[in-house]
Amino acid sequence: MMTDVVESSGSPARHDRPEDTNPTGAAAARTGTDDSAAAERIVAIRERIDEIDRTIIALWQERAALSQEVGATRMAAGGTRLVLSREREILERFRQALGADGTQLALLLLRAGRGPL
Ligand SMILES: O=C(O)C(=O)C[C@]1(C(=O)O)C=C[C@@H](O)C=C1
Repeated sequence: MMTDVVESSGSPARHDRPEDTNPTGAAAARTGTDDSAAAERIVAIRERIDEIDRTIIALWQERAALSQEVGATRMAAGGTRLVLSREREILERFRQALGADGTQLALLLLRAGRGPL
């Protein structure tokens, strides 16, 4: 029988799983499965994911600080707050590498450095 489950994204998804085989143990609470081999692998992968997330956060903060320094340096020298040609170059780099999500990511990166438009 089909059962509704709410996945971690918060969106409901449907799975062909009888209610009495839903994972319910302690491992399942942490990893989403009662299968110990799968749970062990998931925990190991999550360690690397957490490491990557910490690196992304540190790089995000470093980039924002550098971007603010560029803006302050330019404005102190009588220049403009923004350089739109440079922003277009960055948006294109991210779009080429990551597609539409890359464009969104680049917009957030640029906003973090120079503030909202
Ligand atoms: O490269 C610059 O000139 C910057 O000011 C940095 C930066 C960026 O965050 O990459 C920020 C604002 C500019 O409009 C363009 C790029």
